[in-house]
Amino acid sequence: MITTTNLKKAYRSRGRDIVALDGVDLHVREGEVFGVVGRSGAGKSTLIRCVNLLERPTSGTVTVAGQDLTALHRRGLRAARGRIGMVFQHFNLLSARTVQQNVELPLEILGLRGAQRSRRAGELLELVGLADRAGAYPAQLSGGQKQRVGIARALAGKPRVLLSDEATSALDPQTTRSILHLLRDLNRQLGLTILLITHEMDVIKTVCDSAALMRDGRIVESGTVAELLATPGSELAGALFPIGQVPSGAGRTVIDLTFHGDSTAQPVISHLARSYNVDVSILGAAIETIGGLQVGRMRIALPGAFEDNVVPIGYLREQGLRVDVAEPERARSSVTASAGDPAPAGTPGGPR
Ligand SMILES: Nc1ncnc2c1ncn2[C@@H]1O[C@H](COP(=O)(O)OP(=O)(O)OP(=O)(O)O)[C@@H](O)[C@H]1O
Repeated sequence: MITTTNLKKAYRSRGRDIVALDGVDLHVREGEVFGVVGRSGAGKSTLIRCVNLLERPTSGTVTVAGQDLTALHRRGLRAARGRIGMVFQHFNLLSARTVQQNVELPLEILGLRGAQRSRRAGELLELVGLADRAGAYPAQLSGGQKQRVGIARALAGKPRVLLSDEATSALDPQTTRSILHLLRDLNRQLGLTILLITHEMDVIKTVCDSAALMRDGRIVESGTVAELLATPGSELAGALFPIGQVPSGAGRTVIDLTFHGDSTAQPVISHLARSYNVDVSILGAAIETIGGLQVGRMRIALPGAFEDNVVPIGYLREQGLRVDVAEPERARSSVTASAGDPAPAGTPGGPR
């Protein structure tokens, strides 16, 4: 639904070029919620502004719903932009207009007449749960309500794509959750494709099907949450589901398990303990239920050396889990013990 190809953007500032985007290849599938995370200055805002050509990229292409926006000129671009909604961190509402009038503004620009415009704005306010505040002014609304108005306004042109630029960053955690649920509902009800940028991992965890990590104007990791979890050493998976440092200690085997939604954590662990008569210690877990499926990571310890635990480890693998045998001395990244992988250094014989 949204594809960028080798997208570059350089700004000229004080006689030098600042490279904000350095060849971004992004692919957002139709109907998904896609989150882009990264530190301040990574290029997230520039990316989202290039997707609807609020910023013209220096080079590269942007295709939305099959249309190459970079090839369009003024009128064509204006029409194409009408099919892309955008919500902003600071809402960007007009303070002298009521809620209803704010939502009507893009409808005016689209050429809808009085009664039709008013009816459509009413429907949009209903959709975001604000029908009863139509006559209020922005100053009389809470932050969450203002963002609902911003979302209603963004949906005025019946867009197939919604871009969200840190839409929840100015909101408290509870309001953030309610806005994220609203975005998820709209995604499902309307089949809306959503591209959002955020610096909060919780936002990704709560609503996103897929995510990308940006650094220095590039996408360094990208995929569905399940794909990221299945990627050895994925920084995003580690940040989304943090389970901390590998504790040191001899006489036990520390194992990281990754759940992709194919099996549920609790029965697997209790079955392991019962069937193999082994004391399983849970050292940490970051498991979420997303779309009714359990995904995340869990760190467990089994008594004894790796060689003593070959059979239980085999059982865990048979359950379709990703199984990494962690090395305490290499705390940051656990070592993959998937079949076919080379034996990790320092593990006699290597896990198999
Ligand atoms: N209009 C501009 N003129 C010059 N440099 C700019 C401009 N806009 C962005 N930049 C620079 O481009 C780089 C990327 O900025 P961008 O705002 O896209 O990052 P970001 O990841 O969205 O950061 P933040 O989360 O702080 O908004 C930064 O080095 C920034 O200073």
